[in-house]
Amino acid sequence: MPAPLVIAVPKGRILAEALPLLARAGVHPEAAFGDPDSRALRFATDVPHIELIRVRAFDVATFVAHGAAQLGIVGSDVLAEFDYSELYAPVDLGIGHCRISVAEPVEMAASDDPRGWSHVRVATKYPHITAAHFAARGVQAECVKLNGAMELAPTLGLAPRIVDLVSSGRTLKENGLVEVEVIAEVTSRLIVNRAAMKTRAEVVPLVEAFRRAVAEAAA
Ligand SMILES: Nc1ncnc2c1ncn2[C@@H]1O[C@H](COP(=O)(O)OP(=O)(O)OP(=O)(O)O)[C@@H](O)[C@H]1O
Ligand SMILES: O=P(O)(O)OC[C@H]1O[C@H](OP(=O)(O)OP(=O)(O)O)[C@H](O)[C@@H]1O
Repeated sequence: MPAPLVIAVPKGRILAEALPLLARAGVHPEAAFGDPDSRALRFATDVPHIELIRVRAFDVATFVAHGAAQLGIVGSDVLAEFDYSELYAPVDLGIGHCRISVAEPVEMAASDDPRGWSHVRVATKYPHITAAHFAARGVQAECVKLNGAMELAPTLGLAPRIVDLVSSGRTLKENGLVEVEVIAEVTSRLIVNRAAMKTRAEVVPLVEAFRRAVAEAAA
């Protein structure tokens, strides 16, 4: 019996949008997958050789890059932050739309000119994206790494600016912040372990099934 093909899916907000795409691609997880009381992390599907694992968004890339899972669904923000060479991202799934941006307090923005920055101190979950963005503009960035609630940093004096994901802009607004620069647009991608793509014959048909599912969803 060959080892199952493992697809890593994030347990956060992308999951709700990813499930219909998985279904269109012909993969339906067992009932426990949708049960909030279940503590299981690994789930069978109605396709005999395909299993799903439910992990944190940032860990999807790690599982797939190391070949512990062969495929995964992850935001392009996470891909850009890690830049794993072992990952191939063949399909833009068209879900999880947001952007990664620089934000600062409204009062600060009123008299601030981003073109004049030479050094910035930034609270973020994305230190590599932040450093690369500012380095490309010749600005030195000092990052304070947080795992969430970046919006608290400016008012509490941790860092005057943040780099975080923005969608509706509601989180920034409710915390007295305003977006001053967009670094990149973000969507979720299907990712594949490069070695698995070559050695597991089931991978390419599954990638094609996802490609069709995205086209159908967009039609
Ligand atoms: N407001 C948003 N709108 C749309 N997509 C988002 C938004 N926030 C995050 N995302 C996308 O969803 C992914 C997972 O974000 P989510 O907030 O579910 O994870 P998290 O709670 O930060 O992660 P963790 O599981 O580590 O706590 C992000 O990497 C991004 O691609
Ligand atoms: O512009 P908005 O529509 O308000 O969305 C932006 C918020 O969404 C994400 O957080 P999430 O809700 O996933 O919480 P977390 O980062 O604390 O997990 C992101 O980190 C922002 O805080």
